Amino acid sequence: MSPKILILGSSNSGKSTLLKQLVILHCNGFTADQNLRFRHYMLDNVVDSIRALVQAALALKCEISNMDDASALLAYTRGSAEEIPEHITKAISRLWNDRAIRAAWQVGERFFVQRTADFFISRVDQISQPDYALTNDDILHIRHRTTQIVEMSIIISGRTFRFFDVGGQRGDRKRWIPYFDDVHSILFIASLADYDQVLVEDTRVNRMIDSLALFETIFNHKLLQNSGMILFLNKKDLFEAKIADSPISMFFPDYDPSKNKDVKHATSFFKKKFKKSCMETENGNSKRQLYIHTTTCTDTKSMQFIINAVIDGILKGALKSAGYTL
Ligand SMILES: Nc1nc2c(ncn2[C@@H]2O[C@H](COP(=O)(O)OP(=O)(O)OP(=O)(O)O)[C@@H](O)[C@H]2O)c(=O)[nH]1
Ligand SMILES: [Mg+2]
Repeated sequence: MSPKILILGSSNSGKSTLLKQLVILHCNGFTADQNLRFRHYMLDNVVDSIRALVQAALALKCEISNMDDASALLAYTRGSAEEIPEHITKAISRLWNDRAIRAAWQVGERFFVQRTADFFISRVDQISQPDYALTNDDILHIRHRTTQIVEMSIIISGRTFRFFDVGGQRGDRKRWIPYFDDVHSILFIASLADYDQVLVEDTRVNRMIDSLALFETIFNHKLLQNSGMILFLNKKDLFEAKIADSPISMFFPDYDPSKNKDVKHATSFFKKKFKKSCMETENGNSKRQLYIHTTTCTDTKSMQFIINAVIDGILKGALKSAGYTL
C-alpha cells in the first residue's frame, strides 16, 4: 500500500509550500494549467497586499503623497481572470516607493500583510506582463489559502506516496479527522516566525500558542498513535530576521530577555516547547519518536536535502535516517 502522509499545521505555516517543493523536486514541476492558476493568485497577491498596505498607512495616519493612486487602487476590483490594467500597475509601483507605504510595510504583519509580498510588489511591472513566465521561486512565494483538502500521489524512489494537504484555519480543522485512518506519517508544520503574531480567525490568540496546542492534540490523537511524527519548525529565514527587532520575551515571558537576539537559543527554546507539549499528556508514549527539522520551505536547495532525509526515513520504516535532529 502507498504510504499515506498528512501535512498538518495551523494556517500560513507553509504546508502547501512544502507540497509545492515535493512537486518541484519529484514531479518535474507544474502543469500549464497549474501555472495559469498560480499566475492569477500571484496577481491577486500583489493587489491584495498593496491594498492592505494603503489601508494600514491610512489607519496609522501616515500621509500618502499620491492619494489619487491610493484611491484608484482602493476602487479597483479584480475580475476572475483579469490582467492588472497598466494604470493600476503604475500606481502600485509609485505607491511602493511612497514613504507612508514603506512605513506601513515595516509593521505590515500587524495588518496581516504577507511577509513575502515584496517579492512580487517590487517587480509588478515585470510580472504583470502577459508573457511573463512564472519561475518556481515565484510559485513558492505565492500565498493562496487552502480551503479543500488536496490529495496528491507522488512517486519517489520508485514508490508512490499519497500526500494530503489541508487548510489550517480553525474552521478547517474539523475536516481533518475523516483522514486520520491508516496514516503512515504526519508532517506537522509550525512557523517559528509566528511567535509575535495573532490568528487571523481570532486576534486574541497568539499563533505560536495555537500551534503548540494543535501539535499536542495531533500528537496525542488516539487514531494517530501508530503514525510517524515529523515536525518542521518552518520560516527559519523570517525568524532569524525578526528576533532582533521583535523581542521573544515580550510574547513569551518565560524567555530569557538577555537572549532575545540569540538565534540558536531562541530556536532551541521553541523546540523544547514542542517536545514538552507531547510529553506531558495522558496519552504521552515516551517510546514514540518525534523528529524535528528547522526549515525554510521556500528554499528548494535546503529542502531537497531535508525532504530526501524524511522520505528515506519513511521508506526505511524506522524513521531513523541520518539528518534528523531530535
Ligand atoms: N519567508 C518564508 N516564507 C514562507 C516559508 N514557508 C512558507 N512561506 C510563505 O508563507 C505563505 C503561507 O504558506 P502556505 O504554504 O500557503 O501556508 P499553509 O500552511 O498552506 O496555509 P493554509 O493553506 O492557510 O493552511 C506563502 O506566501 C509562502 O510563500 C518560509 O520558510 N519562509
Ligand atoms: Mg495551504
